[in-house]
Amino acid sequence: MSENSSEKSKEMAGSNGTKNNAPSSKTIEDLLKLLGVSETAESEPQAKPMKDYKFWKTQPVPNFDEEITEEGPIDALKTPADIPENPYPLLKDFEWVTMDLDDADEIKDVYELLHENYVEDSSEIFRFKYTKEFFNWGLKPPGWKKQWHVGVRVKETNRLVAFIAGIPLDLELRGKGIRSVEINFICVHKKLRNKRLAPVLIKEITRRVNREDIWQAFYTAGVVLPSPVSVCRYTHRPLNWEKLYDVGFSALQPNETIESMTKLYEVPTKTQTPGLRKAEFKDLEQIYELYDVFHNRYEMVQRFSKDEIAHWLLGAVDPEEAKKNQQVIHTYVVEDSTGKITDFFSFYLLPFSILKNPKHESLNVAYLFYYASSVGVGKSRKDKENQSLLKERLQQLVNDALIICKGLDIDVFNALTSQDNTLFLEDLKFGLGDGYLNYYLFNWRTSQITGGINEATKQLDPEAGSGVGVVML
Ligand SMILES: CCCCCCCCCCCCCC(=O)SCCNC(=O)CCNC(=O)[C@H](O)C(C)(C)COP(=O)(O)OP(=O)(O)OC[C@H]1O[C@@H](n2cnc3c(N)ncnc32)[C@H](O)[C@@H]1OP(=O)(O)O
Repeated sequence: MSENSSEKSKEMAGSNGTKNNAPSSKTIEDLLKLLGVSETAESEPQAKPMKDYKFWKTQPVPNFDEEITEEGPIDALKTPADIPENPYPLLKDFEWVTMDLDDADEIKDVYELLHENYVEDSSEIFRFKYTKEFFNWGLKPPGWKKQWHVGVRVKETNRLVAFIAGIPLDLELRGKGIRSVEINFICVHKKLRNKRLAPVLIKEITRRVNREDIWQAFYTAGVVLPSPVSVCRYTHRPLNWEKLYDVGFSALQPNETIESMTKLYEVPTKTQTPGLRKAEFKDLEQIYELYDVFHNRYEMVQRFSKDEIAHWLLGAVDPEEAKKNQQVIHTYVVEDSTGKITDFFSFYLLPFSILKNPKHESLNVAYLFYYASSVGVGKSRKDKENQSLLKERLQQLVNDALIICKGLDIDVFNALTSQDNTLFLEDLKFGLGDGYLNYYLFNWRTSQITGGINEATKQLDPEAGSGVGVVML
């Protein structure tokens, strides 16, 4: 992976920042750190002065140094009638299109654009390997709107050269519900970069969302924009260390061998939590309730309807369709002897294509998604006694997730420092990656939310934990 994946907008699988051939500057930095002589914290993408954000300084987002005295919208109140009916003008060779993700050819166009042009490491070796099922799941949740899947095509050739997507989101911020959209997958073809097309895409999707009487949005990015409401860090748990080494994702330190590293990351073959099994539709009601009460512990959460829980955790509202999407989203529940669901966890799979490697064509990657445990219900993150019980429980559950993933031939399991993840990351041998994820709100002012890392050192901060309960793809 790249030496410094913080240059990318969103980290793919992240990396420990080192290659497996000659020692890179990062390896040397790691060594210095091991020797305790490095004075620098991990590099984090830096902000520009506000005046240099030519586009963002015109948008309803807070300044970096703004003192937040009152939470709420930034823009003056408007109604859909105030918003233009027609799309923003584009250069004459291009046209706006609404992508029809029910149409296999259109999904293929989005797939190809993102595969060739979405987040990529600087060595151009890894690419996200999207599938029809991934888009079905990630871009068509209940209430999805076709007009929020926005494309730009070249008029003459019909080639898709840019894309941005919005999906509905009921955000809750410190107990206050905010009807929003989640914006993701902005992508401009490599040949059209730095031509200010991204701001036009953002303005067009804003227009389309505003026409539906929605005025707030939630989004994440690796780049620093005005102004993050929280910052989390990526972490990685190798499951197939040798393969990660072969493809240049992990490096071998001088005192290690392939055997010692493989052994270090070994996991048991059988899950260890009694009553653990794959989630089924009959569990829907209980998962829905458990999710809802557990998530009261975070400052920023996504509130789900029952259909949304079915979609996001079981794969789809319709059980037949869900079966197909269950290649992507995997959810497990713990059922006690009385039939009560006491816990659940989920992860989704998004593999990479590996280019230019004689041994491997793809890397199988899992991402931790939502979880909940009755251990943390009705308790605050400040309750130390309960946190230590939750720590024990989550360690066991996520360890089982690792075991299941190993059985699914997953090579690396990724998690952010959001949710209560700082309670188990270190003990379960997740390594800190070199990528950060910034969380943003559009047209909403609010004070900062902890992201599970110490602001100065960027190391895990289990004491403060994270108030971010939302997980984005
Ligand atoms: C109420 C409803 C509201 C809905 C909208 C809510 C807001 C949603 C916001 C979108 C959330 C998306 C969440 C995700 O999907 S994050 C994933 C981002 N995608 C990728 O990394 C894919 C690979 N990269 C690309 O395709 C391009 O580099 C992109 C498209 C990212 C920029 O294209 P390009 O490189 O050709 O640049 P430009 O000349 O056109 O434009 C330059 C301007 O764009 C600002 N920029 C750069 N990167 C991002 C970024 N990731 N979010 C927001 N703004 C970004 C940049 O600061 C500059 O503005 P300013 O510095 O002058 O001010």
